[in-house]
Amino acid sequence: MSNSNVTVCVRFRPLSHKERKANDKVCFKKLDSESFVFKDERDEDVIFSFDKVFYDDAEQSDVYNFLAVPIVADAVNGINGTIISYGQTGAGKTYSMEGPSILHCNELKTGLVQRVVNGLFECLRTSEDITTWTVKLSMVEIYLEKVRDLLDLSKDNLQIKESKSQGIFIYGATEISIMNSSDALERLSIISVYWSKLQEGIANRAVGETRILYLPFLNS
Ligand SMILES: Nc1ncnc2c1ncn2[C@@H]1O[C@H](COP(=O)(O)OP(=O)(O)OP(=O)(O)O)[C@@H](O)[C@H]1O
Repeated sequence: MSNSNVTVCVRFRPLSHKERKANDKVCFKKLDSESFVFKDERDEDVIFSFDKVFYDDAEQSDVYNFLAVPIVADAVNGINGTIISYGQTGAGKTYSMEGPSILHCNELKTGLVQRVVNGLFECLRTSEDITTWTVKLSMVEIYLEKVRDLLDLSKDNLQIKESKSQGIFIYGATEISIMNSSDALERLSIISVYWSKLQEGIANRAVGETRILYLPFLNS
């Protein structure tokens, strides 16, 4: 992996049933775990290289382990992190982030969002250095050029601001706060509150093409 603060990966999804039926072909050839060959419009081979290429047999856990585990570990140590999924419609962004369904999903197919939430609380639980912490969740969506609060639909035009202490932030976005707890059972119920809020926010997404931001903040 490069020494850059930014890690860029590509993920190919398997052909869909419809694509297979239409006898669609893939236009790339695997080289290795970091590069593939793509045939351009003149039928010439072009090599593309990334920090990692996930081919269509990659598991959700492979993506989480490579991409997200370092970000979760950094977050617990006070370093900001972001995961962005980008691609044309139908490319597999939602699948990578949420799995086939955020509500009902087997462990193998669980997406990045659920894995990051679990990983974050697990890191906090096992950390020897962190005694007090607060995790805050906000969920917003940019839809028709407006920032909508997915945890309070009455806030449908939030403003993006910048301050010296916080940097860039979304003014007035709802924050669900979860404080540290040493009690294991209490912690489990805290995580389930967090989880139900995440599901509520996802259910509030506008229909159609959307861009969503999950904003878990961590103060420790
Ligand atoms: N890695 C994968 N393995 C199996 N199926 C996948 C994979 N990635 C995507 N799919 C399937 O491909 C289809 C399109 O994926 P998805 O809905 O995630 O695309 P998207 O990029 O979020 O599209 P949009 O921008 O239109 O919301 C879905 O049926 C999804 O289940």
